[in-house]
Amino acid sequence: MTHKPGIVITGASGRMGQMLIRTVLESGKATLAGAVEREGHEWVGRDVGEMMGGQAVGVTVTADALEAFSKAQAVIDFTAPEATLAFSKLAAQARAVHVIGTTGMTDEQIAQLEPASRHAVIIRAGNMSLGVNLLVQLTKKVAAALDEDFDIEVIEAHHHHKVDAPSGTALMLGEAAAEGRGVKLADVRDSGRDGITGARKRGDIGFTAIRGGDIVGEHDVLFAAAGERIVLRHLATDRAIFARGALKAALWGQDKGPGQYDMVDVLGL
Ligand SMILES: NC(=O)c1ccc[n+]([C@@H]2O[C@H](COP(=O)([O-])OP(=O)(O)OC[C@H]3O[C@@H](n4cnc5c(N)ncnc54)[C@H](O)[C@@H]3O)[C@@H](O)[C@H]2O)c1
Ligand SMILES: O=C(O)C1=N[C@H](C(=O)O)CCC1
Repeated sequence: MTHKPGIVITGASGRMGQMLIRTVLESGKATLAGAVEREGHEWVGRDVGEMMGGQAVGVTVTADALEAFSKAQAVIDFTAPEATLAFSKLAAQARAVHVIGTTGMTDEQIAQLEPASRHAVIIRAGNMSLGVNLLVQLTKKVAAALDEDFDIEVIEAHHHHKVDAPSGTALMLGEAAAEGRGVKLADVRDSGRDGITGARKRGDIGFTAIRGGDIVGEHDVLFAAAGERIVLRHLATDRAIFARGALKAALWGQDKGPGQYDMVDVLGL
C-alpha cells in the first residue's frame, strides 16, 4: 500500500487511546490524522505526544470529532457506548471506516449502528486480538462436539477500572458456545449468581467476572462434566495486541463497501 490512511483515535487519553496512538505512530502503515477527547478534558488543545509524556507529534487533541473525522480515512474508537453511538453517525458522515472496540453496548445500542453502516464501513469486536478470535472459533467447535453433559462456564478477569461485565470478550465466547450448541445465548445465559440460586440448570452458559489490580484481560471457557474438564484459555499481558488488531481492521476496511464487519472477517478466520 503506497497511500498511508490517516487515522483518528478517539478517547485519546485513555488506556487504549494512548496504546492506539503509539501503535499508529510506530506502524509505518498509517498516519495519525487526529486525536479526540471529551469536551472540557484537560488534553483538549494540547499536542497529544506531549500529553502522553513524549515529544510533540504535531497533532492537537480536539473535542470536535466531525472536524477531525472529515480529514481522515479511519476512526479507531475505544471509548464508551454513548460516545461510540455519536461517533458512528459522524464517521458515516465523513465516510471514514469506524473501528469500534468499545464494549458494554446494549442490544438496542448495537441496533442503532445500522443506519451508519449503510453509508460507511463499521468493524466492531469485543476483542481485537488474533488469539481471542481464534479462541472464539475453537469454543464454537468444542461446544458443537459436546452435549449438555458438559456444563459451559466463561470466567473472565480484568483490571479494577473496568466498568462493564461480563466483558465483551466473555460475551463473544458465550455467543460462540451457544452457536456451537445450536441455542440462543439469551435463552441460556446465567450471569451474576448470588445467594440461594438453586442448582445449576442443565444447558445454561454461566459467566463469572473477576475485577482486580492491573489485569489486562484473562478468559477461560470451561467445559465441565462428570470425571473430566476441558479449559480453553486466553491470557492478554499487553494491550498492544488489541491496538494491533484495531489498526489491521482500519487498514483492511479501506477498500470494503458499507456494512458491518467483525474481526473474523478481518482475520479471515
Ligand atoms: N475490543 C477490544 O479489543 C478492547 C480492548 C481493550 C478495551 N476495550 C474497550 O475499550 C473501551 C475503553 O477502554 P479503556 O480501558 O481504554 O478505558 P479508559 O477509561 O481508559 O478510556 C476511555 C476514554 O474514552 C474517553 N471518552 C469517553 N467519552 C468520550 C467522548 N464522548 N468523546 C471523546 N472521548 C470520550 C474518556 O475520556 C477516556 O479517555 C472499553 O469499553 C473497553 O472495554 C476493548
Ligand atoms: O480492558 C478492558 O476493558 C478490556 N475490554 C475488552 C472486553 O471487554 O472484553 C477486551 C479486553 C480488555
